[in-house]
Amino acid sequence: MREILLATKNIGKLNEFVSLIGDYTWKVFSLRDFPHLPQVEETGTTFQDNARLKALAAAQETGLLALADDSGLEVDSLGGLPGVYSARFAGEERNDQKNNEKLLVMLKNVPASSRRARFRCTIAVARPDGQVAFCEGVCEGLIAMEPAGTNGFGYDPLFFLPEYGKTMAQLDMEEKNLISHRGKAFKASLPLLHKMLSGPV
Ligand SMILES: O=c1nc[nH]c2c1ncn2[C@H]1C[C@H](O)[C@@H](COP(=O)(O)OP(=O)(O)OP(=O)(O)O)O1
Ligand SMILES: [Mg+2]
Repeated sequence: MREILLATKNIGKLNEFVSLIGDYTWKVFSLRDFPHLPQVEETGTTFQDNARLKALAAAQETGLLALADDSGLEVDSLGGLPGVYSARFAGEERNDQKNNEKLLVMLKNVPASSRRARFRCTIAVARPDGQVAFCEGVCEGLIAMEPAGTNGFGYDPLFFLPEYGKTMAQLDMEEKNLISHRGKAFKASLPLLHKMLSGPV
Protein backbone atom coordinates (compact mmCIF):
# COMPACT_ATOMS: atom_id res chain seq x y z
CA MET A 1 0.00 0.00 0.00
CA ARG A 2 1.12 3.58 -0.59
CA GLU A 3 2.52 5.16 2.52
CA ILE A 4 2.73 8.78 3.59
CA LEU A 5 4.08 10.49 6.69
CA LEU A 6 2.24 13.62 7.83
CA ALA A 7 5.12 15.57 9.33
CA THR A 8 3.41 17.93 11.77
CA LYS A 9 3.34 18.27 15.53
CA ASN A 10 0.07 20.19 15.35
CA ILE A 11 -2.83 17.89 16.19
CA GLY A 12 -5.33 20.28 14.57
CA LYS A 13 -3.49 20.17 11.25
CA LEU A 14 -3.03 16.42 11.54
CA ASN A 15 -6.76 15.83 12.00
CA GLU A 16 -7.54 18.01 9.00
CA PHE A 17 -5.06 16.16 6.79
CA VAL A 18 -6.38 12.78 7.92
CA SER A 19 -9.89 13.93 7.00
CA LEU A 20 -8.67 15.36 3.67
CA ILE A 21 -6.89 12.13 2.78
CA GLY A 22 -10.17 10.43 3.66
CA ASP A 23 -10.91 7.68 1.19
CA TYR A 24 -7.55 7.47 -0.48
CA THR A 25 -6.02 4.08 0.04
CA TRP A 26 -2.86 5.25 1.71
CA LYS A 27 -1.34 4.07 4.91
CA VAL A 28 -0.95 7.26 6.90
CA PHE A 29 1.78 7.79 9.47
CA SER A 30 2.26 10.78 11.73
CA LEU A 31 5.19 12.01 13.81
CA ARG A 32 3.59 10.20 16.74
CA ASP A 33 4.68 6.97 15.03
CA PHE A 34 8.28 8.26 15.17
CA PRO A 35 8.62 9.80 18.63
CA HIS A 36 12.41 9.89 18.55
CA LEU A 37 12.87 12.11 15.51
CA PRO A 38 14.79 15.29 16.35
CA GLN A 39 12.92 18.60 16.56
CA VAL A 40 13.17 20.61 13.31
CA GLU A 41 14.10 24.26 13.85
CA GLU A 42 11.91 26.47 11.67
CA THR A 43 14.73 28.81 10.68
CA GLY A 44 13.35 29.78 7.27
CA THR A 45 12.01 33.21 6.41
CA THR A 46 9.25 31.91 4.12
CA PHE A 47 6.52 29.31 4.43
CA GLN A 48 8.22 27.43 1.61
CA ASP A 49 11.58 27.30 3.38
CA ASN A 50 10.05 25.99 6.59
CA ALA A 51 7.80 23.49 4.83
CA ARG A 52 10.86 22.16 3.00
CA LEU A 53 12.88 21.87 6.22
CA LYS A 54 10.11 19.91 7.94
CA ALA A 55 9.25 17.60 5.02
CA LEU A 56 12.81 16.81 4.03
CA ALA A 57 13.97 16.02 7.57
CA ALA A 58 11.02 13.68 8.06
CA ALA A 59 11.50 11.91 4.72
CA GLN A 60 15.23 11.45 5.15
CA GLU A 61 14.97 10.22 8.73
CA THR A 62 12.16 7.72 8.09
CA GLY A 63 12.60 6.67 4.46
CA LEU A 64 8.93 7.55 3.83
CA LEU A 65 7.30 10.04 1.51
CA ALA A 66 6.63 13.00 3.83
CA LEU A 67 4.17 15.86 3.66
CA ALA A 68 4.73 18.98 5.78
CA ASP A 69 2.71 22.17 6.03
CA ASP A 70 3.98 25.59 7.00
CA SER A 71 1.16 28.03 7.38
CA GLY A 72 0.10 31.24 9.03
CA LEU A 73 -1.98 34.36 9.09
CA GLU A 74 -1.18 37.52 7.10
CA VAL A 75 -2.90 40.68 8.32
CA ASP A 76 -2.82 43.52 5.78
CA SER A 77 -2.84 46.37 8.30
CA LEU A 78 0.16 44.77 10.06
CA GLY A 79 2.16 44.56 6.85
CA GLY A 80 1.57 40.81 6.58
CA LEU A 81 2.39 39.90 10.18
CA PRO A 82 2.36 37.51 11.94
CA GLY A 83 3.04 35.57 8.71
CA VAL A 84 5.77 33.00 9.01
CA TYR A 85 6.00 33.87 12.74
CA SER A 86 2.32 33.06 13.42
CA ALA A 87 3.01 30.17 15.81
CA ARG A 88 5.54 32.22 17.83
CA PHE A 89 3.69 35.55 17.66
CA ALA A 90 3.27 35.99 21.44
CA GLY A 91 6.43 34.08 22.43
CA GLU A 92 8.39 30.92 21.85
CA GLU A 93 6.12 28.75 24.01
CA ARG A 94 3.40 28.75 21.29
CA ASN A 95 0.11 29.56 22.90
CA ASP A 96 -2.92 30.01 20.62
CA GLN A 97 -4.84 32.00 23.22
CA LYS A 98 -1.98 34.44 23.77
CA ASN A 99 -1.43 34.79 20.02
CA ASN A 100 -5.09 35.68 19.55
CA GLU A 101 -5.02 38.16 22.43
CA LYS A 102 -1.92 39.84 21.04
CA LEU A 103 -3.52 40.14 17.62
CA LEU A 104 -6.65 41.76 19.05
CA VAL A 105 -4.57 44.26 21.03
CA MET A 106 -2.55 45.21 17.95
CA LEU A 107 -5.75 45.74 15.98
CA LYS A 108 -7.60 47.54 18.77
CA ASN A 109 -8.23 50.77 16.89
CA VAL A 110 -8.45 49.27 13.43
CA PRO A 111 -11.97 49.52 11.94
CA ALA A 112 -13.72 46.56 10.33
CA SER A 113 -13.02 47.91 6.86
CA SER A 114 -9.25 47.62 7.44
CA ARG A 115 -9.10 44.18 9.01
CA ARG A 116 -8.48 42.14 5.89
CA ALA A 117 -6.33 39.06 6.36
CA ARG A 118 -5.61 35.70 4.83
CA PHE A 119 -4.46 32.29 5.89
CA ARG A 120 -1.70 30.91 3.74
CA CYS A 121 -0.47 27.32 3.61
CA THR A 122 2.50 25.91 1.78
CA ILE A 123 2.70 22.15 1.59
CA ALA A 124 6.03 20.50 0.88
CA VAL A 125 6.13 16.87 -0.26
CA ALA A 126 9.56 15.29 0.08
CA ARG A 127 11.04 11.96 -0.90
CA PRO A 128 13.90 10.33 1.00
CA ASP A 129 16.08 10.85 -2.09
CA GLY A 130 15.83 14.62 -1.55
CA GLN A 131 13.24 15.47 -4.21
CA VAL A 132 10.82 18.14 -2.91
CA ALA A 133 7.73 19.73 -4.46
CA PHE A 134 5.43 22.50 -3.21
CA CYS A 135 1.79 23.58 -3.34
CA GLU A 136 0.04 26.60 -1.92
CA GLY A 137 -3.43 27.50 -0.74
CA VAL A 138 -4.91 30.82 0.42
CA CYS A 139 -8.12 31.67 2.27
CA GLU A 140 -9.29 35.31 2.52
CA GLY A 141 -11.13 36.77 5.49
CA LEU A 142 -11.29 39.48 8.16
CA ILE A 143 -10.03 39.63 11.72
CA ALA A 144 -13.08 39.73 13.98
CA MET A 145 -13.41 42.18 16.90
CA GLU A 146 -13.72 39.27 19.35
CA PRO A 147 -13.30 35.50 19.22
CA ALA A 148 -16.22 33.22 18.32
CA GLY A 149 -16.50 29.45 17.96
CA THR A 150 -14.64 26.51 19.45
CA ASN A 151 -13.75 24.32 16.46
CA GLY A 152 -10.39 24.24 14.74
CA PHE A 153 -7.23 25.67 16.26
CA GLY A 154 -4.87 28.63 16.20
CA TYR A 155 -6.40 31.84 14.91
CA ASP A 156 -9.66 30.20 13.78
CA PRO A 157 -11.86 31.95 16.41
CA LEU A 158 -10.75 35.37 15.07
CA PHE A 159 -10.85 34.56 11.36
CA PHE A 160 -14.19 35.81 10.05
CA LEU A 161 -15.52 34.63 6.70
CA PRO A 162 -17.94 37.30 5.41
CA GLU A 163 -19.62 34.96 2.91
CA TYR A 164 -20.56 32.56 5.75
CA GLY A 165 -21.18 35.15 8.45
CA LYS A 166 -19.11 32.91 10.74
CA THR A 167 -15.58 32.53 11.98
CA MET A 168 -13.52 29.56 10.89
CA ALA A 169 -13.98 28.17 14.42
CA GLN A 170 -17.75 28.09 13.82
CA LEU A 171 -17.38 25.74 10.85
CA ASP A 172 -17.04 22.01 11.28
CA MET A 173 -13.95 20.30 9.92
CA GLU A 174 -15.55 19.21 6.66
CA GLU A 175 -16.75 22.76 5.96
CA LYS A 176 -13.35 24.19 6.86
CA ASN A 177 -11.54 21.72 4.62
CA LEU A 178 -13.66 22.76 1.64
CA ILE A 179 -12.56 26.40 1.81
CA SER A 180 -9.39 26.55 3.87
CA HIS A 181 -5.86 27.34 2.77
CA ARG A 182 -4.87 23.82 3.86
CA GLY A 183 -7.73 22.14 2.03
CA LYS A 184 -6.85 24.01 -1.17
CA ALA A 185 -3.12 23.30 -0.86
CA PHE A 186 -3.82 19.63 -0.20
CA LYS A 187 -6.08 19.31 -3.24
CA ALA A 188 -3.40 20.97 -5.36
CA SER A 189 -0.83 18.52 -3.99
CA LEU A 190 -2.69 15.36 -5.06
CA PRO A 191 -1.15 15.11 -8.56
CA LEU A 192 2.26 15.70 -7.00
CA LEU A 193 1.73 12.99 -4.42
CA HIS A 194 0.76 10.51 -7.11
CA LYS A 195 3.73 11.47 -9.23
CA MET A 196 6.19 11.22 -6.36
CA LEU A 197 4.73 7.91 -5.25
CA SER A 198 4.99 6.43 -8.73
CA GLY A 199 8.76 6.07 -8.69
CA PRO A 200 10.59 3.97 -6.09
CA VAL A 201 10.73 5.94 -2.84
O1 LIG B 1 -6.07 26.54 9.73
C1 LIG B 1 -5.62 27.31 10.60
N1 LIG B 1 -6.42 27.87 11.53
C2 LIG B 1 -5.96 28.66 12.49
N2 LIG B 1 -4.66 28.97 12.64
C3 LIG B 1 -3.82 28.45 11.72
C4 LIG B 1 -4.25 27.63 10.68
N3 LIG B 1 -3.19 27.27 9.94
C5 LIG B 1 -2.14 27.84 10.49
N4 LIG B 1 -2.51 28.56 11.58
C6 LIG B 1 -1.64 29.27 12.52
C7 LIG B 1 -1.44 28.42 13.74
C8 LIG B 1 0.00 28.56 14.06
O2 LIG B 1 0.12 29.70 14.91
C9 LIG B 1 0.65 28.88 12.71
C10 LIG B 1 1.19 27.65 12.04
O3 LIG B 1 2.54 27.45 12.39
P1 LIG B 1 3.32 26.20 11.79
O4 LIG B 1 4.74 26.28 12.18
O5 LIG B 1 3.00 26.05 10.35
O6 LIG B 1 2.63 24.95 12.50
P2 LIG B 1 2.83 24.33 13.94
O7 LIG B 1 4.09 24.84 14.56
O8 LIG B 1 1.58 24.54 14.70
O9 LIG B 1 2.97 22.79 13.63
P3 LIG B 1 4.10 22.07 12.70
O10 LIG B 1 5.15 23.09 12.39
O11 LIG B 1 4.62 20.94 13.50
O12 LIG B 1 3.37 21.60 11.48
O13 LIG B 1 -0.38 29.44 11.91
MG1 LIG C 1 5.79 24.91 13.42
